[in-house]
Amino acid sequence: MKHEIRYAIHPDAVKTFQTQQLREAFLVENLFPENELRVCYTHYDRLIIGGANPATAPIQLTTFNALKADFFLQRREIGIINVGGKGTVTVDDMDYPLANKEALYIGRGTREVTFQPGADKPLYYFNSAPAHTTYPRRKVTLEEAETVTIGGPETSNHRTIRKLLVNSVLETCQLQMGLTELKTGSVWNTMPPHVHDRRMEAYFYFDLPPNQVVCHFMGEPAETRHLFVKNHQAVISPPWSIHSGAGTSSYTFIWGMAGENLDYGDMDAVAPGELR
Ligand SMILES: O=C(O)C(=O)C[C@H](O)C(=O)CO
Ligand SMILES: [Zn+2]
Repeated sequence: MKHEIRYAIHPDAVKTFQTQQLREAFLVENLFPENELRVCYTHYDRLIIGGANPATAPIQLTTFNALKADFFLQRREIGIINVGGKGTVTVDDMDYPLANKEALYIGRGTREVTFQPGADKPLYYFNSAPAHTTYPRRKVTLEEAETVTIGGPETSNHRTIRKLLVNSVLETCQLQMGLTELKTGSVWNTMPPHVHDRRMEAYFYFDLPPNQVVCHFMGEPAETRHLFVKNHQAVISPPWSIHSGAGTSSYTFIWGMAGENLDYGDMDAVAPGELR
């Protein structure tokens, strides 16, 4: 397994960043090398962003030195979403089949988690956050998600938000995860944008055709920056930052949050005219 650490950065420092510094601080690449666990440990609410691509052999969710834990989930919860073909995650000898875009929540204290390979080439994306207690493990399908469709074709932001691991669906300590699908012809996610100083967020872009990109906007609303993001890359969004994107095609992305509360709707909206 390979892990990297990303430290939290003050918004004033980000104002001085050049492109490469911005990418090194906030863009997460190479989440799916074959047969290897990849983990990015952020100091924003200590959210972990990770990926597993068990192309030919199972991959175990192993602990790493920075956690100083006997096993990965000793003090953590995790949400896993399959962004590839049909797969299976084995948890303490129980198999959980996961189809594309299905999610699995696993609570604190679970010792063994294994990402299984499959003929349909599953790809497992995950977020993990520190947890104060153990909530029951649960698989969540797209039908079980809380689903809303917002925006419209006239503003190029018509999209369906599927809230998979949120507290209207199941109990979690601080993790919230879901995915948002852009309707054909719409390119803007999270526009109008928002901030939520109580929680950080991570966006993971997928179903983006080869050679297409999403321009992800970040920064304080009056001091924005952008990152060009490819398929299967993630962006760390600090609590003070907007997180919004416009694609050169339609795409899907997973959002995951951790922080002060579990109130998905308490974001502070920013009108497009306030952005700079
Ligand atoms: O398209 C959107 O709007 C989103 O998906 C918003 C995210 O869910 C989010 O930022 C939640 O805070
Ligand atoms: Zn948000």
